[in-house]
Amino acid sequence: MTRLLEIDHVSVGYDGTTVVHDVSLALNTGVIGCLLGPSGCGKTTLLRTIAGFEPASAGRVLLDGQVVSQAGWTLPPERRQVGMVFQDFALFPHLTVAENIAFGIRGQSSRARRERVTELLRLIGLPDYGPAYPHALSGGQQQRIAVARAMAPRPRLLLLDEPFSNMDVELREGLAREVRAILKQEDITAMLVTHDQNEAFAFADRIAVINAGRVLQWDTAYNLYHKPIARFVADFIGQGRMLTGTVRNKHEVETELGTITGRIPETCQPGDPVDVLVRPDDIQPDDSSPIFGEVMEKAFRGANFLYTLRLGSGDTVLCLAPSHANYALGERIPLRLGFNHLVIFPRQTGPAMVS
Ligand SMILES: Nc1ncnc2c1ncn2[C@@H]1O[C@H](COP(=O)(O)OP(=O)(O)OP(=O)(O)O)[C@@H](O)[C@H]1O
Repeated sequence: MTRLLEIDHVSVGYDGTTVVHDVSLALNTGVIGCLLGPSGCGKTTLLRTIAGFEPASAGRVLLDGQVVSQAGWTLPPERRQVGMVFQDFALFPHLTVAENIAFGIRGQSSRARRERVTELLRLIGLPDYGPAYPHALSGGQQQRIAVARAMAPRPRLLLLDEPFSNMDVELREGLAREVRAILKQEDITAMLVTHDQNEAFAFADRIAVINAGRVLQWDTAYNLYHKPIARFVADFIGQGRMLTGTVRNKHEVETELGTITGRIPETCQPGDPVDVLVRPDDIQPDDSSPIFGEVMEKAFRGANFLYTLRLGSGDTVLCLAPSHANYALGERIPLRLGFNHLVIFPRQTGPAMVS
């Protein structure tokens, strides 16, 4: 695998205000990346910088080892061989589906265009829709056509800016998975922008969690969930609560749910107060346990229950229990802590809550 995109200490600003700070990350050929973060964190600005629509105020963007942006110089978007897919599809309503897809390859022979359109229609699962007009298609079908149109010229990189956010929530994840499969079949390298972590998890191989213009972690979905390296990442990804703990030694933290074993950061000393990240799937009801939590809230989700439980100290934890484990509000549940990874952060004053 070769390195296709390299973002090297890039900063970007508007009118002298920096909104993307010193970002470095790289994408190998065929890998799908994602810029994930809350509204206003700078993800669209970074994507537009990769596309060549915004200039970098510091650092460099490289495509295939070639500098395409650096302070004071920007290769125009049309010379980057980069495709874009937007939130609003931007299909031409007066052109048929086939004509829309062929739009980006106008310079090719009519036979080559026809073959590429046929190939892409098959790839997106709409082989018979060439003569149809966009208005006759569903939102999901239109978005797949927008992806096919962007893929037609075989861009070296495909950039997707919130492409699923106009869809119903229940369709989004499925469409993200479908489009991912389409890109993987053609070995396309892509970068998605989204604020929706389910979409990011369904779509991307690697995800950059961004806050206030800085990339806090560039990692797999699994590691972001199980091994967040920053408190913001722990808060933003998945659900959970921070449990009060005290470092006992290099391997153990004492909490009211018992002693937890794992790797303690070098910076933590015995006796230090810490917050321990506890995910809902780390806590299981266990009749043999002497530790109890009181049910404060419960949400039935079909396959399971999500309980919010108050411990003796007043700290709360979430507990994902099987769907037959039906406890009443106010009931005291015996609990067991079953950890895979110990994630701790130096104690922070104020509410220790994760989404
Ligand atoms: N053209 C512009 N001129 C001035 N400021 C801008 C411009 N575009 C974006 N900004 C500001 O830059 C910051 C980052 O915006 P950006 O659109 O990159 O964030 P985002 O993470 O994509 O947010 P959203 O998910 O809401 O689109 C915000 O404070 C925004 O107000």
